[in-house]
Amino acid sequence: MASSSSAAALWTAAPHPHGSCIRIHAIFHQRHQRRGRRPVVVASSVRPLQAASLAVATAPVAVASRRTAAEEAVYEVVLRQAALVEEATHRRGAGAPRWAEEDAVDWGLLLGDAYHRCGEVCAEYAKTFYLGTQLMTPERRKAVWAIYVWCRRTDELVDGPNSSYITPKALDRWEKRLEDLFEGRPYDMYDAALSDTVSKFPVDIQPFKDMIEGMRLDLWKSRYRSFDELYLYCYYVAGTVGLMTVPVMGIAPDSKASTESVYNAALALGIANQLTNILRDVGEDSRRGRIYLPLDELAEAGLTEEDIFRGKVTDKWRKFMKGQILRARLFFDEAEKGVAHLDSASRWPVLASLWLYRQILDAIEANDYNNFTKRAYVNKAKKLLSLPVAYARAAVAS
Ligand SMILES: CC(C)=CCC/C(C)=C/CC/C(C)=C/CC/C(C)=C/[C@@H]1[C@@H](COP(=O)(O)OP(=O)(O)O)[C@]1(C)CC/C=C(\C)CC/C=C(\C)CCC=C(C)C
Ligand SMILES: [Mn+2]
Repeated sequence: MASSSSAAALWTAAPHPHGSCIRIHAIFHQRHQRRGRRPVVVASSVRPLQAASLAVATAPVAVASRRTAAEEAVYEVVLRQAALVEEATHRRGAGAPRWAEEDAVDWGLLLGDAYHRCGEVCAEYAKTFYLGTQLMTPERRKAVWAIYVWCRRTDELVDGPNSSYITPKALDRWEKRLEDLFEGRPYDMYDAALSDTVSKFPVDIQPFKDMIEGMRLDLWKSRYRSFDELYLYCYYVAGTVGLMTVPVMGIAPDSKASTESVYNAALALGIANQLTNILRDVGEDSRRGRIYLPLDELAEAGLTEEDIFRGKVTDKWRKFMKGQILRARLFFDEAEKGVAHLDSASRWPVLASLWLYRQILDAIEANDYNNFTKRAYVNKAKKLLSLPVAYARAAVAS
């Protein structure tokens, strides 16, 4: 949502080599209310609770039913990515190139520069992610940087300095470029790095296409009628990141968890992060005419769009926010269970980023739910403390 002034650099600094990114649904399971029932099983057939606010406000809701259309659509992608990873692991080896060596472009030294620049961009825009990649193997680290840069550039299309010029056609062109790079025909050096990454790791193109789809939504959609609609949006712009990065970060060889369950946890982390982003930015978004909150849940809480634009913290608002925060925390909890199944070097950065983001929810509470005019943030001391604590926890999990 926010844009960055140095973003233009992502578009201009790159020399052109040719000369010129279920249902976890967290099973959104009211475990605090359904004591004595089976623990959460990721990807079961139980329907996620679409309105966690209900969990706060009302009696237990029976949630066992079929997946919604949004959940089905997302679940398909999870299954597809999990299958790709399993196939790569069992048949070809996770490090084998996707297409025949002779078809691949020989980027030679350029590729080294391309990855290096991706690292610089990641370091500049996302210091914590960057720091987190330092323990990974060089191959994995470079690959996460390349994915990061592609995601950042995609977001900058609709949120950056040139966003007013972005049309659905421009996003179609960006998607064509994505297809090209997946087929070994990168357009610029950042694309070349990602092209190399997807040739080495079993990364499916669908989450990348879906992130572009999320950006398409941002071009015309500024209201979400239900959590189901919002869930799909969060999957598009953030859940996808989990599906893109786990094939690179790797699942622990001794993990007994199913590939699919680890992917569901990764998806949960993206959703949790985006729900947190949304709750933090309610005021900022409303000033841009946007409301990324489920309108039906707002109405159930006795709140209207006008209440959001007015931006007054009332008891109704506090109650509504408590429900939204609870839901985001459930997604974080779901994600946290998956961390232990990642390759050991990847656990620390993921846990650290999870804790840092989750603390934003604590900050919203500390601000007495005033997310209209106060920006919730995690102070530097807390940030710094999270890193060694996450490191110690991740080490214990190995
Ligand atoms: C098993 C398990 C738990 C695995 C973990 C899997 C994993 C690493 C998941 C990553 C989840 C994650 C970091 C999601 C990103 C969510 C996010 C911040 C999305 C942002 C979307 C739109 O935001 P908006 O415009 O509303 O807000 P801004 O004001 O613009 O911030 C994004 C901006 C989309 C673009 C996403 C990125 C640029 C971040 C991509 C990050 C990576 C590829 C690095 C992940 C690596 C590590 C080490 C955690
Ligand atoms: Mn953005």
